[in-house]
Amino acid sequence: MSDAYIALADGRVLEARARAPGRTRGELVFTTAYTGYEESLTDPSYAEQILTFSYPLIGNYGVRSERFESDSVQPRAAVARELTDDVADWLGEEGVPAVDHVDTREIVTTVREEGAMACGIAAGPDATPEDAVEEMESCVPMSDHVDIGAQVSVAEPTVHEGGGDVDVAMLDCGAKGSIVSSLTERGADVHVLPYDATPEDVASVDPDVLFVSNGPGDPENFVAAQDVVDEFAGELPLAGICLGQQVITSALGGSTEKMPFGHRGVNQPVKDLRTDKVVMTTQNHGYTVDDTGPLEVTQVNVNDDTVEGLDSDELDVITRQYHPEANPGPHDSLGFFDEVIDLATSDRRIAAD
Ligand SMILES: NC(=O)CC[C@H](N)C(=O)O
Repeated sequence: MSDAYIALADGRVLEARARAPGRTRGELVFTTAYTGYEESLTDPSYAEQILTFSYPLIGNYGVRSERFESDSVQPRAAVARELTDDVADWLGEEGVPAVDHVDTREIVTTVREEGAMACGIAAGPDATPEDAVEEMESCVPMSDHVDIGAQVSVAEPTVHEGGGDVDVAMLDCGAKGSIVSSLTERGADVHVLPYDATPEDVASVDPDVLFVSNGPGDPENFVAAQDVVDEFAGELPLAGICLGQQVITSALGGSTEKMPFGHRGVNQPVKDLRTDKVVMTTQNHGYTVDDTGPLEVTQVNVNDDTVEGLDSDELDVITRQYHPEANPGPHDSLGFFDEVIDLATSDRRIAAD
């Protein structure tokens, strides 16, 4: 007999096995990543989502906090074909519902065909299908989480020292830890500022570059970050990853749109239009840039031609939609962080004019 239920917005209720008990709701998405479950489960960009792993066995190399991208589990629930005890125990300790013994192929094909959708989960000895449906019905669209930044950002500014060669002001919209460490490893001091920092907060750290981090939800809800970008555009070099690319583009006059089911995985092919070279990238996004404003498209997704990289020589901007920090994932694009450091220190830097 089942002790867990997954209710989908299209009316279906799937039976499952409870691995960590609880009731919850969120936007149902899937990742095709076959490694990196610790990194994915601690990636703040998954806030308010229910994460389905299409790879059938999750947890086969244990759980180690060194691999965490933040201090807590970020999706509202985890769904897999089979979760090991290590992962199930961890999620249980964190109070995050987890279910397995599900046909995840059905979930993936449903989300691919019908799009990311509202989902409710009820797991544990007393769980009923009606509980799951009730959860699903109280799920709000992602774009209605207008203050999602507050759930994932630092409350106070913090500094991560990397040698002081460069000062990076990072708007923390839900930053992964390895984005910060990729910069400190290259000699930067990273001043992590709350997602709603003011232009004065940014100016007070006297940065060489303004960096907008990854983060959950709809980039149009990160109004304060867009205002800061608008304020410093043309005065400071700008860099961003994922939500950072989206926020910077919107602030400069472009726009974003929601994709049907997004890109989540560790083998998304990206082509650099300047070199014709294709690299494998890690991705986790449900929105994409549709109007690039003043920015030039330098990289595109080989599968669907969506924008993966934007630059502007004139405004000193460099952004990526994918995750060059590669935690998890292939290291093909780590050079992005060298480019950010170069941008911050180069002679053509606008602030040095
Ligand atoms: N990883 C991210 O920064 C995700 C960005 C944004 N929340 C999206 O889903 O598109």
